[in-house]
Amino acid sequence: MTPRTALTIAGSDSGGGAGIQADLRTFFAHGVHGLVALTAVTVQNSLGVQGFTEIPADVVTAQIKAVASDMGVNAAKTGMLATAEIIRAVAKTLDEVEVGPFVVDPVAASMTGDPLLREDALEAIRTELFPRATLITPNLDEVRLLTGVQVVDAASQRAAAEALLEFGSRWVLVKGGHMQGTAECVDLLSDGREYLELTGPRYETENTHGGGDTLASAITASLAKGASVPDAVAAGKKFIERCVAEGYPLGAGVGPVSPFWVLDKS
Ligand SMILES: Nc1ncnc2c1ncn2[C@@H]1O[C@H](COP(=O)(O)OP(=O)(O)OP(=O)(O)O)[C@@H](O)[C@H]1O
Ligand SMILES: Cc1ncc(CO)c(N)n1
Repeated sequence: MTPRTALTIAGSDSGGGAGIQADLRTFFAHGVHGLVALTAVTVQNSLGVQGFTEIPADVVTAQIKAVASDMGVNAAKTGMLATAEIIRAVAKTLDEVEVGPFVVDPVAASMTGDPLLREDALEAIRTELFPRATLITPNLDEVRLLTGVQVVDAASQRAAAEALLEFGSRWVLVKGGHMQGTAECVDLLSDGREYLELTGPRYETENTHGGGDTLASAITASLAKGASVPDAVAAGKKFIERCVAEGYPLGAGVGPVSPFWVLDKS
């Protein structure tokens, strides 16, 4: 039987743990056929991002149109978008093709702090993509860059969600992975009416490379299969928890989270 499809509009990680590689292995783990519009090629390993080259914006557009017109897209997500020009091209293209629920992970930097977005581009994500998004999934650093809100506790996490919803997405997930000194990892999901706290254990591990991408693509895969946003996010949180717990060392720096545990079932 033909599986559901999910499109990732994102960059390549030569180290294989984040970017489109994380998205494709997560889609596979969910039994969803992954489609790709590549935005950039990064030179990257466990120690950081040494550099990147972006794909011309018209080639990004052409990739989206090629798969959407022929294969159909049941849900889509964005990761690294690299430049304001690519962001504007993606926004325009999404007005012309049908991609189903649309998840925007506003990737600004790698976890090692290396930029993955040219300087003027965050503003374009906020104005061009957030109003078109079903769900946005910023981490706490991205929340600060986007809103100025410094999340340190539950009250400021809620204030950040409210500020982010002003930019026009249907739902926001404020991820709490970077919250300091908490025994649990709490992600807050809201559409402005409901505020749902997703709470799980915080694992002691160095190997969290690709965690944000893996969570956003797990959510996108569930949306592609027809789940509601709260159900897709709850399932995504369970999925990423297990992937963080089973993250493995690879290279001298930060190793990747792992979706390989799904193979234990077979
Ligand atoms: N140590 C941990 N233990 C359990 N869950 C975690 C841990 N770190 C992050 N998570 C979870 O992983 C998901 C990604 O969260 P995080 O806030 O780290 O995103 P991110 O910064 O975008 O990820 P990345 O590490 O790829 O930059 C969230 O659901 C978060 O709660
Ligand atoms: C290509 C790429 N996309 C996203 C991230 C963020 O995890 C990364 N490190 N690399």
